[in-house]
Amino acid sequence: MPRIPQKNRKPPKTARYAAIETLCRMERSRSPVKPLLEGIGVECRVPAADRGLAMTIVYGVLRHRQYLESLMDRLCRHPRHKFDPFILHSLEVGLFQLLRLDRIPQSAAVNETVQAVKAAGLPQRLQGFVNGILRESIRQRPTLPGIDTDPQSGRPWLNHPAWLTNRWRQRFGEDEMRRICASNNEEPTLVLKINGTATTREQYRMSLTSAGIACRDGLFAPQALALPDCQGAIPLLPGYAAGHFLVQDEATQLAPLLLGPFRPGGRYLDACAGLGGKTCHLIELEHDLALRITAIEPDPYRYRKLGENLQRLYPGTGCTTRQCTLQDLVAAGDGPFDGILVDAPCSGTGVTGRHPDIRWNRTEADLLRYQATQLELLDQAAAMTAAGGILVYATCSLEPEENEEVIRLFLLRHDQFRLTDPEPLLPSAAGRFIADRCFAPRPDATIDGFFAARMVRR
Ligand SMILES: C[S@@+](CC[C@H](N)C(=O)[O-])C[C@H]1O[C@@H](n2cnc3c(N)ncnc32)[C@H](O)[C@@H]1O
Repeated sequence: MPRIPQKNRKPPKTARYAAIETLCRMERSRSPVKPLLEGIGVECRVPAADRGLAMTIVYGVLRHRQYLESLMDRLCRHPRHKFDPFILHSLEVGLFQLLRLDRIPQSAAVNETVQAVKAAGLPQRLQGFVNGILRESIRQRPTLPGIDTDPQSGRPWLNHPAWLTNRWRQRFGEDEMRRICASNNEEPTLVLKINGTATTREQYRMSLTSAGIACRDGLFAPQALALPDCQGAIPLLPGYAAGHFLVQDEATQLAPLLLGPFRPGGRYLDACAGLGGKTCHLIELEHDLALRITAIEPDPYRYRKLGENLQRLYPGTGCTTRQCTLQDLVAAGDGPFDGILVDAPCSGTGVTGRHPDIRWNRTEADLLRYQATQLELLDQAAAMTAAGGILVYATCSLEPEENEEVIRLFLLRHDQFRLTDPEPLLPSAAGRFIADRCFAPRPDATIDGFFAARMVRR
């Protein structure tokens, strides 16, 4: 619950309050920040423009956390771990604005942050403390370390937890680990998948150009457009309401291709449909091949968003959606399917650039917990795969426990399946991401980290 200090007092409708409260709730619940911020935005009736600023601040803090902590250690006499969480996150929010968001005047950054502390009902002494530290950072700014370099190592800040950087260092080496962290700490490029039933990539590119929005064709996926400078709200892009595009990284756009070659009239299942990114790809094929598509998703929030996306992009489609688990579908006796995509729940360590909350919300112990769920989902999907059918397993993780190891364990207990080379099904530019017959790009400025394996049932 948000802090509501005095009776009948409503929390303020400000971006800073929403940002600080989001960081507090994330720390308590280890939940993704996007729905948390949406919820706080509604609770506190924060205007839409301020929600955008709150998100910029929250993501910025999460991408620069170790740098901001080092500043706190320098500027405060008290140990950081003893701070009230609201004060700790107020300082992160204040310092991030002062040192990174040039468009916000210093006085506004300080005053608005202190106002949020006041509105949270914290005593005047703590309001004065936050005010003092932020003003001190302004005074000391010329001598403070820059945001880009850790003075101890003389290299860029990693801004990732040690358990993650240690395992990446061991697997990929120091330089590659640092490259991944640096890439994750940059603002990611917005990538769209163009809806081929509503427009073409060329037509949509022209609409963007006419609206003065720079874009370039994707490098790997045939329907991808990248908008490198776009920071604005997605619904304000041309053709949003008419369903001309879906936001989707290039790696995820390629995953459904692995279900090919598609059998005309065949039955296909998106077994973990989420918001429907990959279901959309199958629906586009449906127009030519009369596929029969089922998409399932148990989570109520995601299931609602799946429905909204399908309605916006493909109104009147014949796709069957069900709010249920894969286990429910198996128990109901549905199947067999000619192709099943298991885009499994995972740690998400390949997309912690796009979703910086992930790096702080996960622990190493989570990896084996995810592995158990992933194997269980694959076991269920195996039972529903038709003879000669395709089973595609995908995650947005970089960790072998959730990727290669899951495939190895699955194939050990299902000898009727074999792993096949994805290369013939992918555009040639994506061939460089194939290793050991799996599609596994590591994150950089052009693509998110991802893993996909294609198996065929004999
Ligand atoms: C990685 S996300 C899928 C993303 C989605 N394919 C997309 O492109 O937007 C994994 C999804 O699996 C769902 N899930 C979790 N347990 C499940 C189960 N037992 N059966 C089916 N789906 C499940 C989660 O709710 C989550 O939405």
